[in-house]
Amino acid sequence: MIEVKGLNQTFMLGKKHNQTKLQVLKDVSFTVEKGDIMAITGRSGSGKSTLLNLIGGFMKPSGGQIFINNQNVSEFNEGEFSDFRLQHIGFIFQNFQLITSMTAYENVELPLVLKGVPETQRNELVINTLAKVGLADYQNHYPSELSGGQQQRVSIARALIIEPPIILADEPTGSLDSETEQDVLAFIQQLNRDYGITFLIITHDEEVAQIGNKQIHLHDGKIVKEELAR
Ligand SMILES: Nc1ncnc2c1ncn2[C@@H]1O[C@H](COP(=O)(O)OP(=O)(O)OP(=O)(O)O)[C@@H](O)[C@H]1O
Repeated sequence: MIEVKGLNQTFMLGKKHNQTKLQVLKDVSFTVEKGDIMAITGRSGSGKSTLLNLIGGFMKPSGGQIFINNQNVSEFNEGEFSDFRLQHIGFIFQNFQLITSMTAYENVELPLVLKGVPETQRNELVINTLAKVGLADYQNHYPSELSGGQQQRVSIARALIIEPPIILADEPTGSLDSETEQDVLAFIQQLNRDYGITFLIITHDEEVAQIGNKQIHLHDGKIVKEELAR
């Protein structure tokens, strides 16, 4: 489902006349099958977010290729990737990235608006998706009126609403207390089981990584360990 082949990422640092090159990913290759939960672990600065940003199409790789559903997405231009994301990829972030001036309902509705789904069809989808994450009674709450765990559920609903085959999650429980973390992890596993959604989860937390059936460990931009965790 996702095939990463010989991925390299280099950043140029400093001013034009005095630039240094920083290689953040070095020949990274791995495969994610449909229905996998893949945990990507590694210390701060090891290249985890860069890898997820490349797979999510937020930047172009310096070298190598990424195939999603047999399409070479590394060749997509920005517009093509935006369309592709709206069909195939949901995102969950550590700090939720909800729009503070929008209610839970409006945040979850947003991907449908971007996709051009008519208003008459949006209402039922939003209500059903909020119910799926256990927030049917919270649709009119603004993010500031919700707990961290509830905000993460809104962001999961926003990811789910397009029914994506893939969800990319960057430290999804990083801002949550341990009890809420367990709830969110159980929910991710449930979504994986019930809907076959493939997850790529970045974490520096070994406990979070344990929900993965696959794990890769990055060190200085290289895969140093690949494991089947269960
Ligand atoms: N746009 C950029 N320009 C220059 N350097 C960058 C850029 N993005 C990331 N880096 C550098 O790449 C390296 C890897 O960063 P990255 O965010 O991928 O690591 P990470 O493993 O996700 O770390 P953390 O766990 O702290 O989020 C770091 O040294 C960082 O400074």
